[in-house]
Amino acid sequence: MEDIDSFLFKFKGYYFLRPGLDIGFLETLNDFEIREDDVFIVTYPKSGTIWFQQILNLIYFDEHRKSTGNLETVFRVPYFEYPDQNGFYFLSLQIIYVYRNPKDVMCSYFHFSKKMPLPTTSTIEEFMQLFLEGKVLGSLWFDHIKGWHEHKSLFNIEFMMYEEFKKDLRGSMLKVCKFLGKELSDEDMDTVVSQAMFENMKLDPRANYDNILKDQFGIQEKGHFLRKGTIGDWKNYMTVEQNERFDKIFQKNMKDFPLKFIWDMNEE
Ligand SMILES: Nc1ncnc2c1ncn2[C@@H]1O[C@H](COP(=O)(O)OS(=O)(=O)O)[C@@H](OP(=O)(O)O)[C@H]1O
Repeated sequence: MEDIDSFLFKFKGYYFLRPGLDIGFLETLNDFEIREDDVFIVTYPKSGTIWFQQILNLIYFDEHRKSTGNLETVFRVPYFEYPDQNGFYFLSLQIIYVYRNPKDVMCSYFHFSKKMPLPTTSTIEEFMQLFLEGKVLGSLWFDHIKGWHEHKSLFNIEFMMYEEFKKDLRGSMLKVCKFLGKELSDEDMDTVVSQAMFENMKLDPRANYDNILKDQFGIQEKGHFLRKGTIGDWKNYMTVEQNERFDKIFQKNMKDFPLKFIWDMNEE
């Protein structure tokens, strides 16, 4: 296991990615002026961030939907905490919190960490320890989701489940549009749904992050952000014992938490 501190930096109790981090800039965000029509996507890593960047781009920008514009999603929906990636803001008072079952988050994260400047572990067991102790970028998954949920009355926030989008993309898309007060024609909706599908996003250079990996991290291989995009991949990596241990910790931490989770593609 590599040294966590060389990749991550803890600020206000939260682990940020060290490269590109500007603490002075983070301090200024306390005074960041938010407009009424701004929209935030909030995610724990590996829960569908870039999927929702693509979805909002498709809903809001004609030229993205019609493929007449070449701007990559990250420049339209920039990361709030990293100034270098801030093209221009369309950020906000509407907040979409995207959550995903944490076993799939953990497995996705395990693979991703091997490719990125992040603390790397050679086994899922080692990674599970870091993940369950919150010694990863994004800190502790339990704190993240519970923290946002406990404070939901302070915001206009909608909790959306990765797995619901996976099972019923069109129905879920209608819910996003309703929340954002956007109405799309049937034809536009067809395009949005089609372009937000895993297989199509994987091939879309504006949405698949392959260019970002190449330009910012010198990684030539493709497909690291859009790896499998499934529900239940954790079953291919966790042993029965690891799964039971995870379940115990999950139940202890999430007792009385009201949101539902889906762990398997066949689950309703
Ligand atoms: N369109 C679509 N459909 C289904 N799944 C999708 C889609 N787009 C991204 N993904 C999957 O989301 C996982 C990456 O999550 P994030 O974008 O939050 O990663 S990151 O934190 O920004 O690095 C990662 O999950 P895994 O495939 O399990 O690794 C992506 O494949």
